[in-house]
Amino acid sequence: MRIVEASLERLRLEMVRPLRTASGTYAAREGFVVCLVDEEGRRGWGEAMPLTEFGTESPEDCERALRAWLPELKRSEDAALPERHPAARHALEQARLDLLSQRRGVPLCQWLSSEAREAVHVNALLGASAPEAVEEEARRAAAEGYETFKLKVAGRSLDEDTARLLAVRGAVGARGHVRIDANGGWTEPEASRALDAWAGQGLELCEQPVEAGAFEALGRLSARAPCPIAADESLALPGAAQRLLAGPRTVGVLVLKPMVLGGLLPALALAREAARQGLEAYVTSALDGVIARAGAAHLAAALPSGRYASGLGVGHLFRDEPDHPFRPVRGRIVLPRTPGQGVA
Ligand SMILES: O=C(O)CCC(=O)C1=CC=C[C@@H](O)[C@@H]1C(=O)O
Ligand SMILES: [Mg+2]
Repeated sequence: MRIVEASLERLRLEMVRPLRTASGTYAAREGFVVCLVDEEGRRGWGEAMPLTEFGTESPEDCERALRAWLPELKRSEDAALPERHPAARHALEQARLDLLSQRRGVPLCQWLSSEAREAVHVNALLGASAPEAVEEEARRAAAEGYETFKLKVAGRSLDEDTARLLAVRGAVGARGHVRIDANGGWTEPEASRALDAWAGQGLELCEQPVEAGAFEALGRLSARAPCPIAADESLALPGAAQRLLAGPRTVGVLVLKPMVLGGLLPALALAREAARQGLEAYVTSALDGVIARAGAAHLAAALPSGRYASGLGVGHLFRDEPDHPFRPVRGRIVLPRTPGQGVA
């Protein structure tokens, strides 16, 4: 099947308020939307939302790669995709998978796996700083039906984070699944102190307690932590998947950001290898737009395990978030059953 049109548009997402994390503060997001039209008039949509702090290419390099590759796809739909530009590769692959699943007449998640689940659980992202504010965020999310809550930690004193964590636990009760994300902001001693101090808090898991390349420290923390350790930023490093999957057990969970991993298929392949090695995996957004989150939701439904909620509850962070079928309802995204991704 031929691609008869290949278009590229800028996408800028203004955030309602800057999102502060231990690895930086996000005030806006800059990316691109790709649309591929085939000779039977189907439209395949893809999004590139670079996350340079996590190791993707810059928006400028992403745009250059997309403008170079779109004509290639018009020459051949099966053209090889850029290997050194993960965000650009994500957009081109996503648009192509949208077309392929439409032609097959199945939702993208079913195209990815015949055992795909119909819905995915989503965690609420708690970004506020003050304990009272994060308690209110958690209370509101619990009232909306969320069962999993993700709290950004590190980058502030242990006492401040402890007050925030206790406020969240107080708001969601003992049954709430509370996960923390340090974004690599602790040293190994700081991570040990925090995880020891919070041993009684029933943490679901801890994302990236120490810097991305500190694989040995991750392994030592995993051996003594009161909860599973999840690798997020580490996965962007060359050879990281091999190191985390083939080497001595370092973490128990992989955080899959399709935007950082270069697409839905590389992320799915990593999840399947992780499952073979006894590791869990879940999908999170790269603080991206609706199209990227749609693809990520289909991927989450197709993962071998749905044990952990996906980090796809970020729409409220953006000023002009449109209404769309991938907005979580009562903490879940029910995948559209239409062929393809289901984004218009
Ligand atoms: O996981 C979520 O709930 C939302 C996504 C999210 O937290 C992140 C997206 C992109 C960069 C980071 O700040 C952060 C993460 O580290 O997981
Ligand atoms: Mg993370």
